[in-house]
Amino acid sequence: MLEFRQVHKHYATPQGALPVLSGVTLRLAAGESLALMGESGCGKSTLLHLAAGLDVPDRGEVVIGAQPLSTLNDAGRSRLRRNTLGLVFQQFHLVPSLNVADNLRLQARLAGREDAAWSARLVQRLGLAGREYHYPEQLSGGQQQRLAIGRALAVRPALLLADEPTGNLDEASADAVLALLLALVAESGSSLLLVTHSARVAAPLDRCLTLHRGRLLAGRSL
Ligand SMILES: Nc1ncnc2c1ncn2[C@@H]1O[C@H](COP(=O)(O)OP(=O)(O)OP(=O)(O)O)[C@@H](O)[C@H]1O
Repeated sequence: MLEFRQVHKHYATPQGALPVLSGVTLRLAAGESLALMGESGCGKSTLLHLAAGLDVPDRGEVVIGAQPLSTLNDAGRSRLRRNTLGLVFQQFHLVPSLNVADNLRLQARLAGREDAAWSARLVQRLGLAGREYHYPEQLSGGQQQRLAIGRALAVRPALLLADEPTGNLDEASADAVLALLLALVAESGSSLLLVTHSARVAAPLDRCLTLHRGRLLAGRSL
């Protein structure tokens, strides 16, 4: 579902080139879940942005499904993101002027892929039934993140990319939100790439890799 082939990425800084990814190779199968760990600043978000086609590698190839991203222009990458990917971040990125129901529909509408039955099921599963006409500011942090997860899964994306999705929540809310995320990912048949600092968050996923000095190592520890 997702493949990185010898991906290299650096940033230009006033102090010179900062290498971040130095030949990253990765395969994520359909329906598989993978945790990506590593110390702060090692390049986890950079890798996730490349997977989402929000940035492009210096060298190497990122492939989603059977589509090498280098063959797409900006518009093509946006289309692929809308139709194939769900994105969840630590900041919920909900639209404050839209109510729960409209936030939930947003991505599916943009993709032209609304599924009323799945949306209704999502509202129930997210524990937001009866809250459809509330606005994000009227929800707790955990409820807002559940809504952000629901919005990302409304199109049943082939691949969900999550960057510290429980990083802003207390431990009890984080556990509940993670359990819900994993259950919904399984229900929608999506693959999952999840960035986390927390071994506790990584534990229930199928596999874990650690990014260290620009390369991926198997397992949770260095
Ligand atoms: N646009 C940029 N320009 C220059 N340097 C950048 C840029 N974006 C990120 N970096 C640097 O690249 C390195 C990797 O950043 P990245 O955000 O991918 O790390 P991370 O592992 O996600 O960190 P954290 O766990 O703290 O969120 C860091 O040293 C960061 O300072």
